[in-house]
Amino acid sequence: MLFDLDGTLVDSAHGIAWAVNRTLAELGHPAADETLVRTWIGEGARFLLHRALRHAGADLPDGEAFDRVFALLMRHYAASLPRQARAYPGADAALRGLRERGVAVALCTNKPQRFIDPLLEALDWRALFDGIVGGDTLPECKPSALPLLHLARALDAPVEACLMVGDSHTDAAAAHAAGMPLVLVDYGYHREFDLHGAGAVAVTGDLRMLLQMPAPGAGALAVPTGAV
Ligand SMILES: O=C(O)COP(=O)(O)O
Ligand SMILES: [Mg+2]
Repeated sequence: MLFDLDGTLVDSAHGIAWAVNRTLAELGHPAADETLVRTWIGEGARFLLHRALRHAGADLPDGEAFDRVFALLMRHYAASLPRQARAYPGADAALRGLRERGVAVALCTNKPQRFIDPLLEALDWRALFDGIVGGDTLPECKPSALPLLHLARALDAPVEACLMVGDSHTDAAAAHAAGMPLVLVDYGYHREFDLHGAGAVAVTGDLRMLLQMPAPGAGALAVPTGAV
């Protein structure tokens, strides 16, 4: 089972907004509201910076100038990780319960690779994942199918027997591109996204719903009726 991270397992927006606003302040721009920053999360850190600078009305730097500002954001992002370590209710129980049932669990996030381990350590989740792909681990990130296909292969599981669990249109697009069934949470970071029209086999407010699925091998992908 593949999990998105931000907006699905962790409510990291508070910490990410803090990092964005430290960056904007250092560049002499006013802060962006956290509710707005939430809508910029899910498409990778470069996208986040683009949106933040555009919102601030800044000239969009390119090339090396962009890389310098990006490095600044990454510095504040690293410092924000303790603030990002807020598991959603049910996430910890779902992950541990799936593992107890022998379900392979992997992380498929657009978060920069270098921040994933420290965040997992802070949540005591490092040992729970059989595979991890971040936004800059492979040549393409979600909404490309590549990270999902890569993880399915790493878990030695047929794509159609896996499940992508996410919160955003990025997760939905990647799952559809990969031909992988999709479950969406209804509490994450959405932007103009029709949750119920996104082709998910289930939309849920509590990841513990996933524990009601049959054990692997007992008919790959039965989602309990009434979950949608
Ligand atoms: O965009 C990001 O940095 C992370 O987002 P994700 O965990 O929702 O993929
Ligand atoms: Mg997400």
